[in-house]
Amino acid sequence: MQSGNTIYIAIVGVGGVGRHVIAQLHLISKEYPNLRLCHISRSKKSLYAQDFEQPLPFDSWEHDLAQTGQDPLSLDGLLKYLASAPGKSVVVDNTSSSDVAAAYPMFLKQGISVVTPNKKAFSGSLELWKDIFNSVRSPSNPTGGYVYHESSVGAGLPIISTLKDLVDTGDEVARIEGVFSGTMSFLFNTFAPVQGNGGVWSDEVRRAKAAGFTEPDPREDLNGLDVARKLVILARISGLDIQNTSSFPVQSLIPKELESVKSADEFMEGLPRFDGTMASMRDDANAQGKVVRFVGSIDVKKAVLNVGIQTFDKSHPIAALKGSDNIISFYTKRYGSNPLIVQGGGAGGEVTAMGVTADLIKVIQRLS
Ligand SMILES: NC(=O)C1=CN([C@@H]2O[C@H](COP(=O)(O)OP(=O)(O)OC[C@H]3O[C@@H](n4cnc5c(N)ncnc54)[C@H](OP(=O)(O)O)[C@@H]3O)[C@@H](O)[C@H]2O)C=CC1
Ligand SMILES: N[C@@H](CC=O)C(=O)O
Ligand code: NA
Repeated sequence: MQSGNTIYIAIVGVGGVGRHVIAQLHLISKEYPNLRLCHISRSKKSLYAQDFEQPLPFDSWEHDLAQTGQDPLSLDGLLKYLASAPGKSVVVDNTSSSDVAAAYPMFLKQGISVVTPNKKAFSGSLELWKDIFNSVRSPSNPTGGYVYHESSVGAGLPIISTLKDLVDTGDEVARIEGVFSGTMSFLFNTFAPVQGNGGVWSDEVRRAKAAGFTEPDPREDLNGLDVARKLVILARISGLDIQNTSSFPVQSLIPKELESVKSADEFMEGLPRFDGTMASMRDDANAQGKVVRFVGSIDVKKAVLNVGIQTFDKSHPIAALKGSDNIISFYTKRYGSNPLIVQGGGAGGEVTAMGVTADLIKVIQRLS
C-alpha cells in the first residue's frame, strides 16, 4: 500500500471516458489511500467538497450530481478552489473543450497538475504548446505542475510514452505512420472488410458513435481533424514546430452538401443520402483486389504530414485490422527497416480511461 501527501483530484467531464476514469480511480484508491476526489463537473452541473476533509464518494457521484449538483465553477473559480486545498491537486480534463485546454498553463503555473485525453491543447496553437511545456515542473521551474496526456493519441495505447522514450534516449525518428483513429478503423473495417460484404456507411457511423468511439461530435472524426490533431501532437514531440492542423493536407469525408449543417443530429440525418458515394469508392477498390482505409503519416525528416484515404492490398497488416484497432509504426535509426509497432484498441471509454488513470498514477507517484 502506498502512502504520502494527500492529493486532491478534480474531474472535469464525465461522459464516456470520464465515468470510467472515476470507476478506475475507485479501484486504485485502495492502493493509493492518499487520493481524494474533491470535484466533479459536467457542462451544466458540478459537485465539489466544501470541506476538503470530506471528499466526494467514488460510487454515488452520478446520483449526487443529478440531485444536488450546482452550477459549475468557472475555470478561474476551479483554480482558486484547488489552490485552497491543503495539499497538491490534479485536474483531470475529460472534455474536448478548447476553453478548458487553454487554461492548462494557468493551472500548471499554480503547481496544479493536469492529466487529460483531450487533444485540443496539444494540437492547438504552437504558442499554447510552448506555454504549457514552459509551465511544467522542471529543475528550473520547481513550483510548476506535471502534465500527462497519453490518451490524446491512440487512447490507452502507449504511443506518447513510446515516442518520448525514443526521443529522450537519443534515437532519430524518421517516420511515423498508420491508423490513428479508432472511429475510422471501425468504420472501414466493417464497411469495407477484407472478406464478405461490408455494411452501410451511415449505419456504421451510427454504430461507431453508439460504441463511444467517436468524438462528442462525430464530424470531428469524419472531417479528418481528429487524426490531424494526433499527428500534430506526435510531430511536435518528434521536434517539428507544426503550427496547427491547417499546415498540411487533411482529407475530409464530410459530403460538401452537409458541410454547413448546424447540428450533429442534422448531419446524421442527412448522411444516408451519401451511402452510395462511399459504396462506389469501396467497390472500385474491391475491383482491384484492394480495400480502402483512412491513414496518417509524418515524414519527420522532410517535415511532411498527410491525412486521408489510401487503398491497401488485402494482405497488408492495415487491411487486416479488427474493431477499433489502431496500428502505429515508428521508423527510427535504431529500429532500422523493422519499425517499432504498437497495435490495439484505439478508442472507447474504458481503454481511454486506462491511459488517463495510468497517467494519474504517474503524477500521484511523483507528488507523493
Ligand atoms: N471516446 C474515446 O474513445 C476517446 C476520447 N478521447 C478524448 O476524451 C475526451 C472525452 O471524450 P468522451 O468521453 O468520449 O466525450 P463525451 O462527449 O462522452 O463526454 C464529454 C464530457 O465533457 C463534459 N463537458 C464538455 N464541456 C465541458 C466543460 N466546459 N466543463 C465541464 N464539462 C464539460 C460533457 O458534459 P455533459 O455530460 O453535460 O455533456 C461530458 O460529460 C475528448 O477530448 C476525446 O477526444 C481520447 C481518446 C479516445
Ligand atoms: N474519436 C477518436 C477517439 C480517440 O482519440 C477516435 O476515434 O480515435
Ligand atoms: Na495513447
